[in-house]
Amino acid sequence: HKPPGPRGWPLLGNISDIPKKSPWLTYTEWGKIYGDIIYLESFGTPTVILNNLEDIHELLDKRSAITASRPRMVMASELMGWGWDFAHMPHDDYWRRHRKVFHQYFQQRNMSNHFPVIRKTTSVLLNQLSKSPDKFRAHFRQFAATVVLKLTYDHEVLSEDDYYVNLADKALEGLLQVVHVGSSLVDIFPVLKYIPAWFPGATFKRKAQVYSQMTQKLRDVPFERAKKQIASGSLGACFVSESLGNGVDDDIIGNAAALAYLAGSDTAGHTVSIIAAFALAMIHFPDVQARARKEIDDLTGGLRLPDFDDRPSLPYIDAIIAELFRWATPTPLAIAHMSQAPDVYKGYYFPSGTLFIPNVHGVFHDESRFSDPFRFKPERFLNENADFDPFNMGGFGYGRRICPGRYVALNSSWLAISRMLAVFNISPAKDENGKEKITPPEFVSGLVVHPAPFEVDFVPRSGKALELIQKEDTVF
Ligand code: HEM
Repeated sequence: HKPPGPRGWPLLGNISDIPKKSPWLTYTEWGKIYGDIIYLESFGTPTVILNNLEDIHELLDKRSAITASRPRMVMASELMGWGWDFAHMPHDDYWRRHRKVFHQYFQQRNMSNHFPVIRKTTSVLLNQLSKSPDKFRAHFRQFAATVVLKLTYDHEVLSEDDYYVNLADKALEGLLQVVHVGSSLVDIFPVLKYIPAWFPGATFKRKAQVYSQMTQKLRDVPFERAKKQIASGSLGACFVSESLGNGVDDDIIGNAAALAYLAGSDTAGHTVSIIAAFALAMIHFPDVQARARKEIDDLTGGLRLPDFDDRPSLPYIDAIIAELFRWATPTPLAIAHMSQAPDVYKGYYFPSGTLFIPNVHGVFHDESRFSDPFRFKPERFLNENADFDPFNMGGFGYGRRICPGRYVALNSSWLAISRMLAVFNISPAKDENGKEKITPPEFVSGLVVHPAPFEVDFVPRSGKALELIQKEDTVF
């Protein structure tokens, strides 16, 4: 039989019960009524919300061989040109070939090769923050974009107004409108995709045509340019140059590169969200900031910047990063998984094609696991036995689909965060009367959850700090 859940409507199922805004909060509330495993139906698709970590581990990690697929998205993948995006491909051999070539370059074992890019990009970030702290969010965006674009295509983002960065944001604008499965009629009735664009009422097709040109450009322009640069001998070491010519189809390399590119963008990328949440946490929890800075100063004497080798000596910084993922989860529902075979679990029957939605936000705010869950408390990750590692709990998703960009994300966030702490006092911005401008932390959701707009000031801590900001690496 099916798990319990809210009663739905014929055909529509429960689609009208699912709020567009912060649905994870509703899922947590439903958990109190229906239990940890909740059944819904959206347009005939059996959908299961998982509120409990043990069930998520069992179904999405241990049984990943049958739960690692994705739902068909007619509007996005088939009409708007996102078919190359392997994050949304079904679990099959074509997806596997993308994932393999991506993983080879971005895996943990290769990270030290990528450190110079992360160091140089962090150096640019510190400089920009010292000059125009009010534009911190733009600087964070440039930071995240540069790390991935440099690693992927050897493309350096020189200003906020970068062609590649803008292109990604424009193409994603379209995706944002259709990302909720079922927000387009054609996802419910796939045959509608064969309606010609001129047909009355077929505005979705005209919209799709406009956006699909952008989506295709996003996929092709940087890749074709990198290939030309290889031919002229001017492309430095990067994912594209290292992956081409090793027997993998060019197309697959181009697709995988474009997905890395997307992951570095503001709209679809999570790194910006984590670093922005860091700045937000620092102004709201000054004790945490002081403790973190002391840990760094005790190690460096304030005479140098922390570096990757220092990481094992700075456990509190790692605890801050873990707490950021928990407190400000950029992906509160990860990405939904779909099953490819029928299964039985705890007496429930899940037909093939069941959509599984893990409530990561719910798990991270479960009071029985995390005391005072809405408070930012990195200490919770220092006590052995106390809590779990958020990265094993779903901060980066599950099973065969777990985020293959997580090492880049974690290492780049780590360096940026520890170096910002080393050289800046991070404080609330002040108004003209010197009064602090500070509002309660708030988050907004799009493709990714971000902190809502807020203001913050970055002030170099000392003359020595300013020297460190100015002197660091200037070349990649
Ligand atoms: C804070 C940063 C990041 C977070 C929180 C994050 C989170 C996630 C999550 C939750 C998923 C879905 C996993 C699942 O389906 O169970 C995912 C997939 C993915 N991520 Fe990330 N990610 C981050 C950064 C990055 C970066 C920097 C890259 C690229 C360099 C990247 C590349 C990917 C790719 C390619 C997939 C699709 C994997 C697949 O479907 O096989 N991510 N990420």
